[in-house]
Amino acid sequence: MGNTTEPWGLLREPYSESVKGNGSIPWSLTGPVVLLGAYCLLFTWSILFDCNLKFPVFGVKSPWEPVTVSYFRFFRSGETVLQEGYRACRDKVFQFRRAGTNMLVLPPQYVDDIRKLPSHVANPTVAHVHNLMGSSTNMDIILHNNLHFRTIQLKLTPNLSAVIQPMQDELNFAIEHGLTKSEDEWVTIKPYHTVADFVARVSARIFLGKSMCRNPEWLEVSTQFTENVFISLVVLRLFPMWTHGLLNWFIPSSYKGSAYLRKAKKLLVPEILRRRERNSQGVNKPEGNNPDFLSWMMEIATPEESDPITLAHLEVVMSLASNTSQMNAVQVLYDLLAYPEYLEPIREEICSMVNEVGPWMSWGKLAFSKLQKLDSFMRESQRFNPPTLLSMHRVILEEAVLSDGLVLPKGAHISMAVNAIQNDPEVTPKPKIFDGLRYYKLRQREDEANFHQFSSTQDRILHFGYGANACPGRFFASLEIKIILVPLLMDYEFKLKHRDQRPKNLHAHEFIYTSPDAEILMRRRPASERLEL
Ligand code: HEM
Repeated sequence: MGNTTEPWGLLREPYSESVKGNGSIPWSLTGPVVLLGAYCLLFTWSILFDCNLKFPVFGVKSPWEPVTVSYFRFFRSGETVLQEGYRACRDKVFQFRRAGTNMLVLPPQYVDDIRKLPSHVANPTVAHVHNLMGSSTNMDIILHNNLHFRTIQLKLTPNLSAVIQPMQDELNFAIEHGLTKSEDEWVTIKPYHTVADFVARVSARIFLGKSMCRNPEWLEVSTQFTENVFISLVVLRLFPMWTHGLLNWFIPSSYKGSAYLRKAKKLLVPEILRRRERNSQGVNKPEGNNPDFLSWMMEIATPEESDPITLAHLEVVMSLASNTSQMNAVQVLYDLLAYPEYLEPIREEICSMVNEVGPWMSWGKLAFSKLQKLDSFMRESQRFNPPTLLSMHRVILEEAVLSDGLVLPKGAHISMAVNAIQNDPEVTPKPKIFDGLRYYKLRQREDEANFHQFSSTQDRILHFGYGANACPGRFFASLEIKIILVPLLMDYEFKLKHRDQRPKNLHAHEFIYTSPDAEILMRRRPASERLEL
């Protein structure tokens, strides 16, 4: 296979030689020559001003190739581009082309430097909005409002114990109504959709409370908005930013996404006003005795943040954020099918937790944190199938000088190749081997029992970022994935539809998705083997 990602920044000299000629140009060729000249000017502009020539470029075959070709190459072979860049540069910065930016990929020795840079210098939110093509996908609201982030940190995470039982309750409802009851007949399911439905329902129970969480319109909004945003951003990233305003008119997912957002506002604004009215009458006790994310947001919002339309919009942002949990849960399920030898140890661990703590519905946070084998398997599964190959995204708002003198220019979009870093043998020994208990074993070492967890961030394991800006929802995500997986693994058997073939992932840009159409088989386990509720 040819090297698609030759680092032309390293080989600049040949391209800097000027081509000389002294013949006159016939008139008939004027048109093409002018066009060629315009083309050259356009891409000379892109080379000289768009790229920082200090750093080698990967994923570009020639400096004269149209930017959309480079965008398309990263869309098709992002993993190869990043692997080749990481291998060739190791402890140096490299870059690749992506719509609207030439992304600088920093090596991991700068993790701490980046962690320490304040947001007015290296901004994660501007980078997320850029990644999500926020001005075209309605995700730019997070530029002006971080109420959802604060609510996760100040309310959701400290109250995880309080959300366990409602989540379990909602999952029981979803399983009861959505999965087969047959112990004999194998039934085909599409895990992407089944798990998406479970995550939507369980999340909605916590994000909106019992009164709204089974509303079919909301459940549709919460899954479909996310899906359409991802379709839009995958498409838009193939084209230069200046075309996006126009393209938005022609991409169905763009106006579908906006329509779902309008629907969400129509559903939630009356609910917010109803709650506000209730509070003004002095009724502060949460309905159903369980507080939910919406009431927490309303409680801590500043007057400027309290606009019901904004609160509704942030609820939609939350359902998009929790979509990553769905991807992770499906990947774990597929990995358990690909490596079935881990299923029994994990089931035994769950049974011993029932013996120790009691039936499933009485479990608290501690019981979930003691599922170390399941947790380890989830982390290993994430190592093989991360939702994204890049993390630690920042947009540099003011020129920054790192500890060794490296200058990050104003306007640069930086990130780290999370997967290449974690799978470096210096970070993960024998990285090609799937060892579901890898992190479980590490936790048995002295003083390391609390490290190496699915939700732990480490300076070389960056799936959730690192430092103050790391994903605030990771503790909730870890809990939610376990709450969904434990009953599934205990109450059902699964098998691959096509023998020995783990459903293939889909790759687009730096993202890895599970295929929506992949199918597996399931049937219910006998009552004696099921989870004691
Ligand atoms: C396995 C699932 C998840 C993964 C892998 C993940 C990963 C990430 C990553 C890499 C970031 C960027 C961190 C940085 O800037 O360095 C992030 C940010 C964030 N995540 Fe997660 N996440 C997950 C689940 C969740 C869930 C369930 C929630 C909500 C409860 C959530 C809410 C957020 C929010 C609010 C941000 C910040 C975005 C902003 O700037 O507004 N995440 N996540």
